[in-house]
Amino acid sequence: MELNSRPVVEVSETDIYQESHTVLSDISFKIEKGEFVYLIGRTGSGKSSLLKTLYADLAFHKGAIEVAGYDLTKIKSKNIPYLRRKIGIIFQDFQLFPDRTVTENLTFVMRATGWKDRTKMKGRLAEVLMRVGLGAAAEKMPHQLSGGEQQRVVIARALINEPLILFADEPTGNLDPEVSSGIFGLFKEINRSGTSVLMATHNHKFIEDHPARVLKCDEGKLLDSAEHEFELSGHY
Ligand SMILES: Nc1ncnc2c1ncn2[C@@H]1O[C@H](COP(=O)(O)OP(=O)(O)OP(=O)(O)O)[C@@H](O)[C@H]1O
Repeated sequence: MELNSRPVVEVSETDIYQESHTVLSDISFKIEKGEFVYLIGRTGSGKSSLLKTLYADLAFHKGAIEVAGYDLTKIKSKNIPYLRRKIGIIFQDFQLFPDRTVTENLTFVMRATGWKDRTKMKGRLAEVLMRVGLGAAAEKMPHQLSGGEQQRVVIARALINEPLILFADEPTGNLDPEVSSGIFGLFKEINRSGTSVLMATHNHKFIEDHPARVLKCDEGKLLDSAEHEFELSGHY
Protein backbone atom coordinates (compact mmCIF):
# COMPACT_ATOMS: atom_id res chain seq x y z
CA MET A 1 0.00 0.00 0.00
CA GLU A 2 1.23 3.53 -0.78
CA LEU A 3 2.51 5.45 2.24
CA ASN A 4 0.33 8.44 1.41
CA SER A 5 -2.86 6.39 1.52
CA ARG A 6 -2.02 4.94 4.95
CA PRO A 7 -3.16 6.59 8.16
CA VAL A 8 -0.73 9.19 9.49
CA VAL A 9 -1.21 7.78 13.00
CA GLU A 10 -2.22 4.25 13.84
CA VAL A 11 -2.37 3.14 17.47
CA SER A 12 -3.32 -0.49 18.20
CA GLU A 13 -4.13 -1.85 21.66
CA THR A 14 -1.55 0.30 23.38
CA ASP A 15 -1.15 1.37 27.00
CA ILE A 16 0.22 4.84 27.78
CA TYR A 17 2.53 5.00 30.80
CA GLN A 18 4.12 7.59 33.04
CA GLU A 19 6.86 5.83 35.01
CA SER A 20 5.16 2.67 36.33
CA HIS A 21 1.70 4.21 36.28
CA THR A 22 -0.74 3.39 33.44
CA VAL A 23 -2.36 6.63 32.27
CA LEU A 24 -4.50 5.22 29.43
CA SER A 25 -5.11 1.55 28.77
CA ASP A 26 -5.87 -0.45 25.66
CA ILE A 27 -6.26 2.45 23.26
CA SER A 28 -6.69 2.07 19.50
CA PHE A 29 -7.33 4.79 16.93
CA LYS A 30 -6.21 6.03 13.54
CA ILE A 31 -5.78 9.52 12.13
CA GLU A 32 -5.99 9.81 8.37
CA LYS A 33 -4.11 12.23 6.16
CA GLY A 34 -5.71 15.66 6.35
CA GLU A 35 -7.88 14.93 9.42
CA PHE A 36 -8.42 17.51 12.18
CA VAL A 37 -8.86 15.86 15.59
CA TYR A 38 -9.35 17.41 19.03
CA LEU A 39 -7.89 15.75 22.13
CA ILE A 40 -9.76 16.62 25.30
CA GLY A 41 -9.99 15.46 28.89
CA ARG A 42 -9.67 16.80 32.41
CA THR A 43 -6.34 17.98 33.68
CA GLY A 44 -4.14 14.94 34.41
CA SER A 45 -6.26 12.65 32.22
CA GLY A 46 -3.38 11.81 29.87
CA LYS A 47 -3.50 14.18 26.87
CA SER A 48 0.15 15.25 27.08
CA SER A 49 1.26 11.70 27.85
CA LEU A 50 -0.51 10.43 24.73
CA LEU A 51 1.01 13.17 22.55
CA LYS A 52 4.48 12.52 24.01
CA THR A 53 4.13 8.83 23.18
CA LEU A 54 3.15 9.70 19.61
CA TYR A 55 6.21 11.87 19.09
CA ALA A 56 8.46 9.23 20.68
CA ASP A 57 9.28 11.15 23.85
CA LEU A 58 7.65 8.59 26.12
CA ALA A 59 8.07 4.82 25.85
CA PHE A 60 5.16 2.40 25.64
CA HIS A 61 5.18 -1.30 26.40
CA LYS A 62 2.18 -2.87 24.71
CA GLY A 63 0.54 -2.92 21.30
CA ALA A 64 1.80 -1.02 18.27
CA ILE A 65 2.08 2.60 17.15
CA GLU A 66 2.88 3.85 13.69
CA VAL A 67 3.36 7.58 13.05
CA ALA A 68 4.17 9.10 9.64
CA GLY A 69 5.32 5.71 8.37
CA TYR A 70 7.60 5.03 11.38
CA ASP A 71 6.92 1.97 13.49
CA LEU A 72 7.45 3.30 17.03
CA THR A 73 7.52 -0.23 18.41
CA LYS A 74 10.87 -0.73 16.74
CA ILE A 75 12.25 2.78 16.26
CA LYS A 76 15.88 3.22 17.32
CA SER A 77 16.78 6.43 19.11
CA LYS A 78 19.09 7.43 16.22
CA ASN A 79 16.03 7.43 13.92
CA ILE A 80 13.82 9.59 16.14
CA PRO A 81 15.11 12.83 14.49
CA TYR A 82 13.88 11.47 11.12
CA LEU A 83 10.43 10.83 12.59
CA ARG A 84 10.43 14.36 14.03
CA ARG A 85 11.03 15.79 10.54
CA LYS A 86 7.73 14.31 9.42
CA ILE A 87 5.76 15.79 12.32
CA GLY A 88 5.45 19.22 13.89
CA ILE A 89 5.20 19.69 17.66
CA ILE A 90 3.71 22.81 19.23
CA PHE A 91 3.42 23.44 22.98
CA GLN A 92 1.63 25.96 25.15
CA ASP A 93 4.87 27.66 26.20
CA PHE A 94 6.52 28.96 23.10
CA GLN A 95 10.00 27.50 23.61
CA LEU A 96 11.87 29.92 21.37
CA PHE A 97 15.48 30.80 22.13
CA PRO A 98 15.01 34.21 23.80
CA ASP A 99 18.44 35.50 22.76
CA ARG A 100 18.09 34.71 19.05
CA THR A 101 16.13 36.42 16.30
CA VAL A 102 13.21 34.74 14.55
CA THR A 103 15.50 33.90 11.62
CA GLU A 104 18.11 32.43 13.96
CA ASN A 105 15.48 30.39 15.79
CA LEU A 106 14.25 28.93 12.53
CA THR A 107 17.65 28.37 10.90
CA PHE A 108 18.77 26.53 14.06
CA VAL A 109 16.07 23.93 13.42
CA MET A 110 16.82 23.86 9.70
CA ARG A 111 20.49 23.07 10.31
CA ALA A 112 19.59 20.47 12.94
CA THR A 113 17.32 18.76 10.42
CA GLY A 114 19.85 18.63 7.62
CA TRP A 115 19.34 21.86 5.61
CA LYS A 116 22.60 23.12 4.10
CA ASP A 117 21.93 25.21 1.00
CA ARG A 118 21.73 28.85 2.15
CA THR A 119 19.55 30.02 -0.73
CA LYS A 120 17.04 27.24 -0.19
CA MET A 121 17.04 27.91 3.56
CA LYS A 122 16.35 31.60 2.98
CA GLY A 123 13.52 30.77 0.60
CA ARG A 124 11.87 28.27 2.94
CA LEU A 125 12.25 30.65 5.89
CA ALA A 126 10.45 33.43 3.98
CA GLU A 127 7.75 30.96 2.91
CA VAL A 128 6.93 29.67 6.39
CA LEU A 129 6.95 33.17 7.89
CA MET A 130 4.56 34.39 5.17
CA ARG A 131 2.39 31.36 5.82
CA VAL A 132 1.89 32.33 9.47
CA GLY A 133 1.42 36.03 8.67
CA LEU A 134 4.80 37.20 9.98
CA GLY A 135 6.57 38.20 6.78
CA ALA A 136 8.05 41.28 8.44
CA ALA A 137 9.26 39.71 11.69
CA ALA A 138 12.35 37.84 10.50
CA GLU A 139 14.88 40.03 12.32
CA LYS A 140 12.86 40.55 15.51
CA MET A 141 13.81 39.06 18.86
CA PRO A 142 11.12 36.98 20.59
CA HIS A 143 10.62 39.64 23.30
CA GLN A 144 9.75 42.16 20.58
CA LEU A 145 6.78 40.01 19.57
CA SER A 146 3.42 39.49 21.27
CA GLY A 147 2.49 36.07 22.67
CA GLY A 148 0.35 35.34 19.63
CA GLU A 149 3.18 36.33 17.28
CA GLN A 150 5.62 34.14 19.19
CA GLN A 151 3.26 31.21 18.83
CA ARG A 152 3.09 31.94 15.09
CA VAL A 153 6.89 31.69 14.95
CA VAL A 154 6.64 28.32 16.72
CA ILE A 155 4.08 27.18 14.15
CA ALA A 156 6.34 28.42 11.32
CA ARG A 157 9.18 26.42 12.90
CA ALA A 158 6.95 23.33 13.01
CA LEU A 159 6.10 23.76 9.31
CA ILE A 160 9.68 23.97 8.02
CA ASN A 161 9.93 20.35 6.94
CA GLU A 162 6.37 20.08 5.56
CA PRO A 163 5.12 17.74 8.28
CA LEU A 164 2.34 15.21 7.68
CA ILE A 165 0.81 16.04 11.06
CA LEU A 166 0.98 18.74 13.73
CA PHE A 167 0.78 17.60 17.35
CA ALA A 168 -0.34 20.61 19.37
CA ASP A 169 -0.48 20.48 23.17
CA GLU A 170 -2.79 23.26 24.39
CA PRO A 171 -1.30 25.69 21.84
CA THR A 172 -3.48 28.60 22.92
CA GLY A 173 -3.27 27.96 26.66
CA ASN A 174 -1.20 31.10 27.31
CA LEU A 175 -3.09 33.43 24.98
CA ASP A 176 -6.12 35.64 25.45
CA PRO A 177 -9.35 34.63 23.67
CA GLU A 178 -9.02 36.91 20.64
CA VAL A 179 -5.42 35.96 19.94
CA SER A 180 -6.31 32.30 20.58
CA SER A 181 -8.94 32.33 17.89
CA GLY A 182 -6.40 33.76 15.39
CA ILE A 183 -3.96 30.96 16.23
CA PHE A 184 -6.74 28.40 16.01
CA GLY A 185 -7.67 29.82 12.58
CA LEU A 186 -4.09 29.33 11.46
CA PHE A 187 -4.21 25.65 12.47
CA LYS A 188 -7.45 25.26 10.49
CA GLU A 189 -5.88 26.93 7.46
CA ILE A 190 -2.82 24.66 7.64
CA ASN A 191 -5.15 21.69 7.99
CA ARG A 192 -7.14 22.75 4.90
CA SER A 193 -3.98 22.48 2.86
CA GLY A 194 -3.66 18.79 3.82
CA THR A 195 -1.66 18.60 7.06
CA SER A 196 -3.35 16.50 9.75
CA VAL A 197 -3.76 18.12 13.18
CA LEU A 198 -4.14 16.51 16.61
CA MET A 199 -4.80 19.33 19.07
CA ALA A 200 -5.11 18.95 22.84
CA THR A 201 -7.29 21.74 24.15
CA HIS A 202 -9.41 22.83 27.09
CA ASN A 203 -11.11 25.41 24.88
CA HIS A 204 -14.69 24.28 24.50
CA LYS A 205 -15.49 27.16 22.18
CA PHE A 206 -13.20 25.86 19.42
CA ILE A 207 -15.15 22.59 19.36
CA GLU A 208 -18.53 24.36 19.44
CA ASP A 209 -17.58 26.73 16.62
CA HIS A 210 -15.59 24.24 14.53
CA PRO A 211 -16.91 20.75 15.17
CA ALA A 212 -14.54 17.92 14.28
CA ARG A 213 -13.71 14.48 15.56
CA VAL A 214 -12.91 14.38 19.28
CA LEU A 215 -10.74 11.96 21.25
CA LYS A 216 -11.41 12.20 24.97
CA CYS A 217 -9.18 10.88 27.75
CA ASP A 218 -11.64 9.68 30.34
CA GLU A 219 -10.79 7.64 33.42
CA GLY A 220 -7.97 5.72 31.83
CA LYS A 221 -9.77 5.12 28.53
CA LEU A 222 -9.75 6.96 25.23
CA LEU A 223 -13.19 7.71 23.83
CA ASP A 224 -13.49 8.46 20.11
CA SER A 225 -16.40 10.48 18.74
CA ALA A 226 -15.96 8.65 15.42
CA GLU A 227 -16.90 5.41 17.23
CA HIS A 228 -19.44 6.46 19.89
CA GLU A 229 -21.24 9.60 20.85
CA PHE A 230 -20.29 10.98 24.25
CA GLU A 231 -20.86 14.02 26.38
CA LEU A 232 -18.61 16.90 25.37
CA SER A 233 -19.90 19.41 27.86
CA GLY A 234 -18.87 19.57 31.48
CA HIS A 235 -15.41 20.22 32.82
CA TYR A 236 -12.49 19.19 30.65
N1 LIG B 1 6.92 13.37 33.99
C1 LIG B 1 6.00 12.67 34.66
N2 LIG B 1 6.36 11.71 35.55
C2 LIG B 1 5.43 11.00 36.22
N3 LIG B 1 4.11 11.16 36.09
C3 LIG B 1 3.69 12.10 35.23
C4 LIG B 1 4.60 12.91 34.48
N4 LIG B 1 3.88 13.77 33.69
C5 LIG B 1 2.59 13.50 33.95
N5 LIG B 1 2.45 12.51 34.88
C6 LIG B 1 1.20 11.94 35.37
O1 LIG B 1 0.52 11.31 34.29
C7 LIG B 1 -0.87 11.55 34.35
C8 LIG B 1 -1.34 12.21 33.04
O2 LIG B 1 -0.76 13.51 32.93
P1 LIG B 1 -0.80 14.36 31.57
O3 LIG B 1 0.17 15.48 31.73
O4 LIG B 1 -0.63 13.44 30.44
O5 LIG B 1 -2.30 14.90 31.61
P2 LIG B 1 -3.01 16.04 30.72
O6 LIG B 1 -4.34 15.49 30.36
O7 LIG B 1 -2.10 16.45 29.62
O8 LIG B 1 -3.18 17.20 31.77
P3 LIG B 1 -3.24 18.81 31.52
O9 LIG B 1 -4.58 19.09 30.90
O10 LIG B 1 -3.14 19.35 32.91
O11 LIG B 1 -2.06 19.17 30.66
C9 LIG B 1 -1.12 12.39 35.58
O12 LIG B 1 -1.48 11.51 36.63
C10 LIG B 1 0.23 13.02 35.84
O13 LIG B 1 0.40 13.28 37.21
